[in-house]
Amino acid sequence: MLAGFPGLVFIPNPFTPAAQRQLIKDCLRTHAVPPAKSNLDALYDLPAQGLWRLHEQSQIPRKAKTPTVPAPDARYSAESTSSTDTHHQLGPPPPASQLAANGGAPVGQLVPKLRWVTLGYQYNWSNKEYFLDAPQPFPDDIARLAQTVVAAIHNIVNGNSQYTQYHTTDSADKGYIHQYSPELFKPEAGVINYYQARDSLMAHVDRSEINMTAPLVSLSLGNTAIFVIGDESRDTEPIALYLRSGDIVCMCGPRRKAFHGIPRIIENTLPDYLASSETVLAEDPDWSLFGDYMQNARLNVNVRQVF
Ligand SMILES: O=C(O)CCC(=O)C(=O)O
Ligand SMILES: [Fe+2]
Repeated sequence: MLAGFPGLVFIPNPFTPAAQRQLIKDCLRTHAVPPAKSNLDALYDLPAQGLWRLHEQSQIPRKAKTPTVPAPDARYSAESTSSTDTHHQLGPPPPASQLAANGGAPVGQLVPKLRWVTLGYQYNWSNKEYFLDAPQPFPDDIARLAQTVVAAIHNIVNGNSQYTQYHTTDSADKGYIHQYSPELFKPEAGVINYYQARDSLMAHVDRSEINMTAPLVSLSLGNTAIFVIGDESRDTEPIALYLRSGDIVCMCGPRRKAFHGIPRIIENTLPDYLASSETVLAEDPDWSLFGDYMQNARLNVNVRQVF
């Protein structure tokens, strides 16, 4: 737990490179699939198999060293240009109008536009409420991971030293012991955030969950992010942390209601073991397209209990 920030637990990357690659594959190929909602739903009619599988299929000619010809079904017409999500700040503006004028978007151009996918209880970004009636199943792998993390941090203590400068307005939080019983933790809603280098996420508090005492577990993959987190008040000066690939942050107790955000994803910070290099491909022949995508990307898996 970070001294002076009761409830902020930082776990430096505990994963092997192969485990990180598997998580990234799952986030792109398995979890970003309807009926899970994504930011692209407002603009495009996405295929049942998900964008990534279509991207893989549309790349087969390229691998055979013939000119790139997008598969006939690899094009999408823009349905609407409206989006209610003001939370995420995309680097370049969405090119929906150009793509529509072209008669559709080649799938390879859409993949970097994927910004979020929701898991379990689906989230309505316009009114910041969950759709409580029709949850999707929560993926087992991510659920198990979050549960393991919550079990591992049970009883963790915030050191109460006279030298620590506390970022809390409540003296009761000093020496905070995190005690959310792991058996009570239920991963019910998740967001996978897909960032491109230089993207940001505005400062916010995740307060849509009915249960605000369960810890929130957040996993970083790919390029490094700058993460800032303060207190319940916007006036408290935040601290900034680098979140590198594999790092886990838990926001527990008083920190669950803290303002936090991502001012920047730092370009060219992808670890070598996630690049599309000969060394990695020798170990993981399936990695080529994932490595190309990750060159400029960061994924964040954000797991919450709703009730
Ligand atoms: O990308 C991150 O590390 C944070 C994401 C986040 O705060 C959120 O999805 O609510
Ligand atoms: Fe958040």
